[in-house]
Amino acid sequence: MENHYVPIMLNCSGRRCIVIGGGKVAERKIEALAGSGALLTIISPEVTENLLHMVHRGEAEWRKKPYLQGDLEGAFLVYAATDSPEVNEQVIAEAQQRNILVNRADAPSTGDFITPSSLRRGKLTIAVSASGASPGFAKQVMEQMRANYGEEYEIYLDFLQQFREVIQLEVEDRRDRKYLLDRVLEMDVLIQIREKRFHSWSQEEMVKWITVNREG
Ligand SMILES: C[C@@]1(CC(=O)O)C2=NC(=C\c3[nH]c(c(CCC(=O)O)c3CC(=O)O)Cc3[nH]c(c(CC(=O)O)c3CCC(=O)O)/C=C3\N/C(=C\2)[C@@H](CCC(=O)O)[C@]3(C)CC(=O)O)/[C@H]1CCC(=O)O
Ligand SMILES: NC(=O)c1ccc[n+]([C@@H]2O[C@H](COP(=O)([O-])OP(=O)(O)OC[C@H]3O[C@@H](n4cnc5c(N)ncnc54)[C@H](O)[C@@H]3O)[C@@H](O)[C@H]2O)c1
Repeated sequence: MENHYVPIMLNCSGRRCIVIGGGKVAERKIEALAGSGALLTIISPEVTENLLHMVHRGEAEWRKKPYLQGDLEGAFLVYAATDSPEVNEQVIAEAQQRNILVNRADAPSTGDFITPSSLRRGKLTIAVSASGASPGFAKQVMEQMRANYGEEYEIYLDFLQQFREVIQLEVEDRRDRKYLLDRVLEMDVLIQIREKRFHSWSQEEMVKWITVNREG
């Protein structure tokens, strides 16, 4: 059987992520990192207009120069996204020598990871990968996700998180906890949010709900 890629969710907060290249592909990689708390560096003689806006807003640092060996020092994650296979090859070699995880845009299987299509709704992240077989198809699947998972999920996930925290605080027994958490997922909160009749719950309301549903 062919080896498969392993999905993980990376904590990039406070970690240096470097993108080599400043074209359309580099822009997609940077956009996926934006908002993660990563310290972003772009190394490229030129960047797209959107990347330039991000640099002006202070969201990324731009080193206006071609890649040179040594540029990856201190990086947590690296993307080789230039239009030069030779340069991308050098980036891969330095990253591997330094044990830094690296993505290669033009010859993906020689890198350590590939980038899935992704969608965020607050704390909900949906990522779709076709293992490089067809990036266009991954994007197509994501369009279906986009249509099915609207903005309401941001509020919903916040509600679920708050409720779960209260249950963890109030309920000792693991089986009781699991029972209550399953009941929370059966509530019609999503519908209420969609119909704009959802009101956020206070801790007292949640504790009261726990008491009632525990007995039932
Ligand atoms: C998901 C997405 C995220 C992102 O880019 O960050 C992404 N590609 C997207 C779009 C897209 N890319 C390409 C087309 C044109 C149609 C086509 O060629 O199919 C379209 C469609 C379009 O633009 O509409 C061309 C292309 N892509 C790769 C190669 C090189 C090769 O295959 O060897 C070539 C040929 C270059 C050439 O012609 O030389 C390689 C990769 N592209 C990946 C990711 C990784 C695997 C994803 C997975 O399956 O998990 C992987 C393996 C490596 C990586 O980049 O990490 C993003 C959608 C974002 C969204 O959802 O909107
Ligand atoms: N992974 C994907 O989704 C995907 C999609 C399309 C293309 N590709 C591949 O990715 C490559 C890049 O695509 P693109 O559309 O962003 O190209 P592009 O031409 O828009 O951008 C290339 C960028 O690389 C920079 N660059 C060139 N030499 C450099 C150097 N020595 N050091 C640092 N930066 C340098 C350029 O300034 C430019 O910003 C393509 O050649 C193609 O092989 C990958």
